[in-house]
Amino acid sequence: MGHIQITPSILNSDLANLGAEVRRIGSADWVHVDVMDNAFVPNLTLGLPVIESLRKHTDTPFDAHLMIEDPDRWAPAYAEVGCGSVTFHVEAAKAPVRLAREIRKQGARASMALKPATPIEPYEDLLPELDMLLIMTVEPGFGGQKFLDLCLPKIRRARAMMDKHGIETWLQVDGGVSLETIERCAEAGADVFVAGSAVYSAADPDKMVAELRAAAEAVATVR
Ligand SMILES: O=C(CO)[C@H](O)[C@H](O)COP(=O)(O)O
Ligand SMILES: [Co+2]
Repeated sequence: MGHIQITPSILNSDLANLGAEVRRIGSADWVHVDVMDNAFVPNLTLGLPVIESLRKHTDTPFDAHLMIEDPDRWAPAYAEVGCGSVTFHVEAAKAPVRLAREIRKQGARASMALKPATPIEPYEDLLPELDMLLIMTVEPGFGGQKFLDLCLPKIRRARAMMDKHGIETWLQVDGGVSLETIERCAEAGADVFVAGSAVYSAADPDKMVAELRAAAEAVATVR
């Protein structure tokens, strides 16, 4: 397991002031950007041109979460516009191994996401191709949803697989992560935590980043 990382989602921030909003989370490890196309999920957010503009407003690297159809076509472009990590959904990808290699070729970390009902077992052999695995803890599409406890066993199984293979793949959780739920995720083996509404509904978002980090670090098992 790597060290604990916090990656606030800007989904529930003030979208008309994104430049200022990313500067409110200076101690975050990454900025999590949720890209939705109103096809893979029933919501529409932002895409390449906005990310390209926003990149200039912070030195914190971008963690793009692509909830889109046809990531095989679009994901490498998110690496090209400067995202340090690009996550595609396995449910949408036609050729996940080829896509992960393509993202890495463009200089970004390659990451694959699973919706709550998608099992991890069919993808065990694919894990060495990935820099990060994202296990969704809500149905993708909206911020501010309730954390799904039923995803915790899958996090545990994914961590056990990574240990078995001796690989350094990061394990990210996304959806409903807050001071109330982050310890459960860290205990199960997650090491990268997305938090959207918990961070941006706090009076001081950067202080919330520090509190989330401390809560996860207190229970994480260093291996
Ligand atoms: O991918 C997402 C939704 O599909 C978001 O990253 C996630 O929901 C973050 O928001 P919150 O912490 O409020 O759940
Ligand atoms: Co997300």
